[in-house]
Amino acid sequence: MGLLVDGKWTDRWYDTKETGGKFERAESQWRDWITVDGEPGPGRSRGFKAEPGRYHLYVSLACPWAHRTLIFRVLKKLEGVISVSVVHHFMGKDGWTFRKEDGATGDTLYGLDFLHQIYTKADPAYSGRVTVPVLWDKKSETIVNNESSEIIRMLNSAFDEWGDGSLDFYPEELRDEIETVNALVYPQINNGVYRAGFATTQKAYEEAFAELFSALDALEDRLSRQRYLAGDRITEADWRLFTTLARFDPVYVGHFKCNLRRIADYPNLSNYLRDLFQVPGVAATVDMLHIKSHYYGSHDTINPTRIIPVGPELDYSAPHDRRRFG
Ligand SMILES: N[C@@H](CCC(=O)N[C@@H](CS)C(=O)NCC(=O)O)C(=O)O
Repeated sequence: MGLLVDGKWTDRWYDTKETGGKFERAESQWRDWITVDGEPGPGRSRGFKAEPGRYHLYVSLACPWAHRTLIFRVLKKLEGVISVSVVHHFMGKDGWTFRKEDGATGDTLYGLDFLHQIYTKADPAYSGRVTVPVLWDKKSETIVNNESSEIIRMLNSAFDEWGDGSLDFYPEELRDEIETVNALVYPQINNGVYRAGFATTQKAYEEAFAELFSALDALEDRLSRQRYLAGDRITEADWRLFTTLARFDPVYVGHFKCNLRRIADYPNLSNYLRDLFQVPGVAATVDMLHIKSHYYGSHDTINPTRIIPVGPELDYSAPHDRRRFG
């Protein structure tokens, strides 16, 4: 685990000393937009035009943030439009690597060894974390964006000429509701599990833990009344929650000590998780080998033996009861 400082790779774990043991996620730094007409996104100067074959995603199958982008790519039928490289699941002193093993593809564009070389290819003086997902422009050989919440918005609408334009996960009329849900799910659940797991004081851990389970309880209640988070259709809010839920029982309960309840103990959340998993195309994006190997294998401050638990037994393909909402 490390980061780039003025373009130089430096092996360093997250610093929680300054923040009273709290894990604070750094803001993603590449924030440009791909648009239908190639005009820059709001407040941006660089424009990127949607074109088939021009863009590439660097992802980890372990990472919940990258997983969102893979789900959008599949559901929007963009597999032939946007290419993908999958990093190896182990993130050690070199950060994410392109070791080709266990289904990792290597760097299919340049044959590089490390993801940090992609960041310095885009900016030789870059300082910051080297994270997935990365949305790469093959034409100008640069990073367009490395913030998953923005990448999924682009995949949702910019490539409709070549993908499935009939599917909209961010419909105008549900945007307020989606934003309201996201404002709970991101800090308390998606990032909440990391805030619990990477905390280095009891207090910081307990704060994150309490917020996490109060948010899960609230969603359990919401999902007792409606099939999906924003009502009767699947939206972005559901896919953003899904990638955390799918990792919860196999990883976050044990590895990140999020163990008040399992998702399996919540009747609505567990049925809802299976409902989303069974949407055609989604199951193939969930890779338990990468997920479990990455977390248990890479975070040696949390799990120094790197032993990967064998359980729990999981079957996200089992029947669910969500059709009761029609
Ligand atoms: N806000 C970013 C977060 C991405 C992120 O933190 N990804 C993790 C993997 S799950 C990563 O690459 N971490 C490497 C690091 O922090 O050095 C997003 O949503 O895209």
